[in-house]
Amino acid sequence: MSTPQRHSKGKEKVDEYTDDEAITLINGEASKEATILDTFSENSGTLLNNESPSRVVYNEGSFGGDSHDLPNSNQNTNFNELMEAQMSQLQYNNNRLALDRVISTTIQLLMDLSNENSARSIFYPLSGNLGDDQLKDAKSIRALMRKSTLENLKGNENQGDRDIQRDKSESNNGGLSSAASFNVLNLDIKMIGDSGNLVSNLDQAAISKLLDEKIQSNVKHLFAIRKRIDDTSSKVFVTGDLNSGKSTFCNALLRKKLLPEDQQPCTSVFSEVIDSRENDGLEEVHAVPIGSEYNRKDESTFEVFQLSDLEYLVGDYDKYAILKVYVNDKRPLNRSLLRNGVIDIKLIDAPGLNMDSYQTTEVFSRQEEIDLVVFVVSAENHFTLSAREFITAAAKEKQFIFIVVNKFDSIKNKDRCMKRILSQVQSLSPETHKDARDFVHFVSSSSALGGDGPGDDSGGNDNNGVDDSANPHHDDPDFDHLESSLRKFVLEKRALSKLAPAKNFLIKILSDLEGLSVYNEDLYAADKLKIKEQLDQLIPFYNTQLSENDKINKDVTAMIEAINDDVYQFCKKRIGGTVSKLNEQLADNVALMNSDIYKYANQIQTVMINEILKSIEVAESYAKKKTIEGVNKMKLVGQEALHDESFLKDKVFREDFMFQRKRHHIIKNINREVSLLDFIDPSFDGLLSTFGIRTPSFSGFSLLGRNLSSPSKDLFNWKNSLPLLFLGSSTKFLVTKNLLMGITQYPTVFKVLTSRIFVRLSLASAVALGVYYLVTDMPNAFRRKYSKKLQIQLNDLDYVNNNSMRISKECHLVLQYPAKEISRKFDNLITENFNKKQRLLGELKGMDISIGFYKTFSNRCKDQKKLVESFDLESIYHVD
Ligand SMILES: Nc1nc2c(ncn2[C@@H]2O[C@H](COP(=O)(O)OP(=O)(O)OP(=O)(O)O)[C@@H](O)[C@H]2O)c(=O)[nH]1
Repeated sequence: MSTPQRHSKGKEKVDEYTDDEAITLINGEASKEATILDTFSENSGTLLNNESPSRVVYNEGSFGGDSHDLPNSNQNTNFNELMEAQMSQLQYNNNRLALDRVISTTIQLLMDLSNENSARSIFYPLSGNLGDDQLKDAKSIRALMRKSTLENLKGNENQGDRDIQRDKSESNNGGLSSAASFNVLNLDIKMIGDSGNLVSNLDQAAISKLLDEKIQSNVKHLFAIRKRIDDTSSKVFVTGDLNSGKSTFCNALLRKKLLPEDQQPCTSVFSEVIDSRENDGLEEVHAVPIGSEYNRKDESTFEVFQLSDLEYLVGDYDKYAILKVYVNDKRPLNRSLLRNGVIDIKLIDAPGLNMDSYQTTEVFSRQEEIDLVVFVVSAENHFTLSAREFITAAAKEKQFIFIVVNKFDSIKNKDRCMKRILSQVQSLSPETHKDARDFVHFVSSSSALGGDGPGDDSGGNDNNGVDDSANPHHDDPDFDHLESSLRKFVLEKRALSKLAPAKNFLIKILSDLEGLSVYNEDLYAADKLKIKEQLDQLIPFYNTQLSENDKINKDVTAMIEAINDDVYQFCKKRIGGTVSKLNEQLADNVALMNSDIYKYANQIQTVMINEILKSIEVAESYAKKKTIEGVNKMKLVGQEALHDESFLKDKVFREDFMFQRKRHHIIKNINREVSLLDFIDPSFDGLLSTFGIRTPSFSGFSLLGRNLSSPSKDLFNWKNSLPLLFLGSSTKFLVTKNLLMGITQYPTVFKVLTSRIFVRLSLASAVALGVYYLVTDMPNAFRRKYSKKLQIQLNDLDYVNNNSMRISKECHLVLQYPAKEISRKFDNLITENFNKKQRLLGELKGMDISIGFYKTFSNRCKDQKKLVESFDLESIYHVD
C-alpha cells in the first residue's frame, strides 16, 4: 500500500521514511505506535474519525492526495476553527469583564467593611481550645462560633481548592490551622502559650486596626489584579534551530514577508513585531542598541529605520539587542494576530539556537510577559542538541511549548517523519506530547505564506510582504489549525495565567469576607440576646428604683420634718417655760445679799440669764438626742434602700460639733442697767408676805435671816442705800410685833392708841413699817420687776422662737446630710442605671445595624462568590 502523497510547492521532498511504517501509523492497528495514536485519540476526539477527514496528519485521505481535493471539509474546518477562536476570544473577554465587575464589587465590599470597622469594630476570630466549663462567658461563646465559622470556611476552602488546583502560587495557603483562620484575611497575631490556646495580647481596637490594614492591602492587591487582567498585551516567542524557518513562520503568521528569510543563517538579533498602532500608526523599526533601555517616547534609547532596513539590521548583533518592528496589520480583527480584538499579540523572532545564543534565548523565553514559546524545528533535520536541551529545560519548568515542525512540505514520508518527531517530543516533554494535537504542528510556513518556496516573494503586494487582505482565503488548513491553536492557547494561557489567579483570589477573599461576616453576624446576634437579657433585668429594676427614690425622698423628708417639729416644740416649751417663770425659778438658785444692792441686782440678772441659758442647753441636748436618733434611722433606711450595708459606715457623726456657735448669747442684747426704782415694787401680797401673813414665794427675809445667821463682814453693806439697822435682827422684829398685838388687847392701850401721842406714834410706826416693807421687799421687788423687764426684752427679741428655730434648724441641717447622701447615692445609682440602660439600648441599636449590615454583606459575598465560581475559564469553546 502506498503512502498518499501531499502536494508541496518549492523544494523537492526529502523521503526519509519507509511506507510500511507510515501505513501502520495511519491505520491505527496494534503496533508499537499504538500509544501515540491512543494519545491522539484522547485529545483529538472526532477528528480522528475517517468520516470527517480534516487534517493531513490525522487521516488517511489527507496523506494520499492534495488537500485541495477536499475543499468543503477544509472550508468547514477553517470555519469551525475560526468560530472556535472567535468564541474563545469572546469567552475570554466576557470572563475578563465579568471578573472586572466582581473585582470592583469586591473592592466595594472591602471598603464597606472598612467603614463598618470604623463605626463598630469588627470581631476577628481568634483560635483557642476552650473546655465545656468555660462556655459561659462571651469569650467562650465567641470561640464556639469561631469554631463553627472555621468549619464553614474549611468547607469553602475545600470547594475553593477544587477550583484552584492550578493556582500554585496561592494554594499553599490551603487548609485552616488554628492560627490562620482565613485564606487572605488572616492577621499576624502573636500567640502566647504552648497549650495551643491562643491568647491575644491585643485589644479589640488594635485587632480592628490590623484588620483594616489587611483590608486596605487587599484592596490594593485587587487593583493590581484588575490592572493585570486588563492588560491585553501578550508575547509569542518564536525560537528554534538555526535556519529552521522561524522568520518564514513569523511572516506566515503575519501574512507578510516582513522578516528577512535566507537559506543561510541570517537572524542574529531579536525582532519584536508589534502592531503599528502602538507607534502612532507608523511602520518603522526601532533598533535598540545593546545596553539601552527601550522607551518608545525617548528617541535617545533607540534608532529609527525603515522596515526594508530589516534585511541588514537582523544581522547586526554586535550593535543591537533588539529590533522593535512596528507594522500595520490590515487584516480584519478575526484574522489579525497582532490585533485580534482581545489580546494584542507581539511576535518575537529569536536568532537560531546555537551555543552562543542559547543562554540569551533561554532567559528571554522565561520573561513573565511571554505567554507562549513557539519552537520551530525543521522537519528535515529533527531536533538538534540545543533544541533538545531547550525543550527539556522548558518541560522541567512546566512551560508549555508549541512545537512547529516546519518545512513539512519537503518531507516525502510524512507519516514516518511525524512518528519520529512525536516520539522525540514524548521523551522530551510528555506534557506537550499529551496534548500534541494542539501543541505539535506539522506545517509548511513558506506554503502558508503563499510563496513557492524559499525566497519566493511573489505573493507580496508591496516591498515588505504579502497583504492578506488581497488573499484572504489561503489554502493551508494545517497552518490555519496551528494559528487557531496558537490563538486559543494564548487566550487559554492568559485565562490560566491571569484570569484564573484573579478568580481564585476572588473566591478566597469572598469566602473570607463571607466567613468573617457570618462570624460577626452570629456574634452580634448572640450579644444582642445577652444585651436584651440585661435590659430585661435592668429596666424593671431601674423603674423600681425611680419610684423607690421618690418614696424614700418623701419618707426621709417627712422624718426630718417630724424631728424638726418635735425639737422646735420642745425648745419652745422648755425655753419659753423658763423665760415665763423666771422669778419663780430663782428660789433654789440664788445665794444673794452678800453684797450691795447693785451687786445683788447683777447677780440676779446673771442667775436669770443662766437659767435661760440652761434651758437652751437642755433644749440643745434634746435636739442632739433627736438628731442622733434621726441620723441612725436614716443610715438604716439608706442601707436598706440602697442595698448597701456600708452606707455611711465610713462617716462618724460628731454630735459634739452641734451648736458650737453661741448664737444664743443674749447678754449683749439685754439691757442690764439697774435703777433704784427697779427695787421698789410695792404690792399688797408683798406687804402681807413681809409681815408673815402670807408665806412669800421668795422671801427677802428668809434670805436676810439666812444671811444674818451667818453674818459676814460685808453684811448690809448697801452702798448709797437706806440703813436697815433697826430692822437688823429678828428679835427686834418680834418685839415690835408683840407690842403692836398687846396694844390691841387692852383698853388702856386703846386709850393710848387714840391719844395724840399714840396716833403720832402709830403713824410713825406705819411709816416705819412701810419703809421696812419697802426695804425688805427690795430684793423681791427687783426680781419681780427685772424678770418682767427681761421677759419684755426677750419677747421683743422673739428670743424663744428664734432659739427654737435655730436649734431645730441645726437639727434639720445635720439631718440633711444623711438625707442628701441617700438621695445622692440613689441618684448615682439611678444615673448609673440610666446610663447603662442608654448604653445597652445604643449597643442594641448598633447591633441591629451591624446584624443588618453583616446579613446583607454575607449575602453579597455569597452571591459574588457563586458568580465568580461559575466563570468557566478553562474550557475552550468547540464548534462541531
Ligand atoms: N521548503 C520550505 N522551506 C522553508 C520553509 N520555511 C522556511 N523555508 C526556508 O528555509 C530557509 C530559512 O528560513 P528562515 O526563515 O530564514 O529561517 P530562520 O530559522 O529564520 O533562519 P535563522 O534565523 O537565520 O536561523 C529559507 O530559505 C526559507 O525559504 C518551509 O516551510 N518549507
